[in-house]
Amino acid sequence: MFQRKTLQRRNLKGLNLNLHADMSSNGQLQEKTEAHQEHSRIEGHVMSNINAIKNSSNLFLRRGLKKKLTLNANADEQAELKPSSVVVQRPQNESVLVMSSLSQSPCVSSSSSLSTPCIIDAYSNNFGLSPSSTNSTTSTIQGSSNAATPVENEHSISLPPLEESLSPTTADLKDTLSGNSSDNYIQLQDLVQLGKIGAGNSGTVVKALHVPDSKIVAKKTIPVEQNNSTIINQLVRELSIVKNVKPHENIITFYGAYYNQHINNEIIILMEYSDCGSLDKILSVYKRFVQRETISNKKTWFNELTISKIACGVLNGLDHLYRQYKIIHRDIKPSNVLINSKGQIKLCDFGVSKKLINSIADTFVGTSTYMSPERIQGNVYSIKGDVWSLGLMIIELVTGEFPLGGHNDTPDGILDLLQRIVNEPSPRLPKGRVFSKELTDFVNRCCIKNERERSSINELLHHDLIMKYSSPSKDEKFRHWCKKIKSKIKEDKRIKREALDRAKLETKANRKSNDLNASTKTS
Ligand SMILES: Nc1ncnc2c1ncn2[C@@H]1O[C@H](COP(=O)(O)OP(=O)(O)OP(=O)(O)O)[C@@H](O)[C@H]1O
Repeated sequence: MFQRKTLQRRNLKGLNLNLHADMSSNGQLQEKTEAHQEHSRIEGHVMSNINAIKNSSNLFLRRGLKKKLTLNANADEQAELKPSSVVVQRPQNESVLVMSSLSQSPCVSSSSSLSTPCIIDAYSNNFGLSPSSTNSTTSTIQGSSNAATPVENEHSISLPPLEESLSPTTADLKDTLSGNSSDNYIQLQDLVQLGKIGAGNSGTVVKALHVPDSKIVAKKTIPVEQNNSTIINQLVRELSIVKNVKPHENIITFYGAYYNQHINNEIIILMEYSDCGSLDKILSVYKRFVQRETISNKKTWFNELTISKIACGVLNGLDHLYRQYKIIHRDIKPSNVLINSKGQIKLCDFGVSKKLINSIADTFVGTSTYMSPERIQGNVYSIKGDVWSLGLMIIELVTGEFPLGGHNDTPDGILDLLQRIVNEPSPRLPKGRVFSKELTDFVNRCCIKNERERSSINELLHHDLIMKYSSPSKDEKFRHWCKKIKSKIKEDKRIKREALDRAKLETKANRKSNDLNASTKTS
């Protein structure tokens, strides 16, 4: 029996959401949304079910937010959700082909030609997702346990024609998803895992050595539900687009994707390794140094030159993806921007639907909140949504706090957060600290709520903030910064390891003295 509690949130202009919280007998809080969106542009469009809000909201693990929110997406509820429970409108983007996540979706791509420009629709709705797939996975993350052992007997997945459905039994046919050229082709059995890099909502990333050419690669493992051919099929389709993205200075190079249902039931994606890691990682290392009081919190690592270079790299990467492949990233955030010690900024995690990943990872706490107001409202979204996210990311880097939830002002759940993005004034750099007029103006132009007034990628690439630091000597300075960051990351690792060793020794010593006391007492 469920005990139902209806939470009326603030009446959200443009969102108008009612939250129902179901309290199961075992105490687990499940929140079910019935959302009604009234917006002039989407009026009359009945597009989605409960998963749409889940996916459109891009709900991710965000460590700071404590409340575990599990949207209830079981079969009964799916049946119960009527078209009037509309949340998000699929954008009608006439000039681009939308690569839908599901074959039943209204926006299925009609062509399998990989040269056809297509948008990988990271937020397509969830029509057709079977209840089992939406409920899939209690996301046990696998992949890093076999450190230092080569992975054996895994096969690449075959890429089916788009019209054809890929059943898991045919999924382990030999390969076409293997990178851009034959030199990129990496056999999994030639990899030796070196250690875990990080874990996200969808899976785990480890560092691995490709023995034949001594190359370090990043290996991402995404567990998938057994026999879920829909999900696997879709991932294959999306990865087939990603694999065609040619190497670019600001894009992480894709080396291949693999799947073997008989062994681990996981999809493995191999990509270029970035030795300074992602911006969120660098920010956490910085915060740890501040905590240890070895550096002052008044002196951010992300100075104006660094921000200019990061912004320039992100904008160039976005521009390339869109111009060449009509891919909109849709998930610009610190963990998807990587840096290497050569001073290169690289975008990762584009092209595979977050919707799909969320359906795999099913539970989430907190939110990814870099989503633009027009996306939340279900309006037509464009590449300018990524510009908004870039603005938020810059504020977070220079202040160390997420702009819509830091400073002890954590949103009261996802809906509160969404309404803040839609209804509250645009995020700004905080007053009371001195930021240059170029940086301030750049952020302000990214964070304009009306998408039409927001600056375009091209305008921002010519902004004073970018031009100010575009000389070769500034590039050199940035390379120097990256090298310094790399050494700081190493130092942080060493400090953490030493602290761990000390703690282990202390525990051992305590145990010994306890044993000694016990034996003295008994004797
Ligand atoms: N190619 C790479 N080189 C170096 N580090 C990487 C690479 N790819 C990912 N990482 C690191 O691994 C971490 C986990 O990445 P992953 O893509 O699984 O999740 P995420 O981006 O943090 O979160 P989410 O799954 O919610 O998008 C990242 O935060 C990043 O620090």
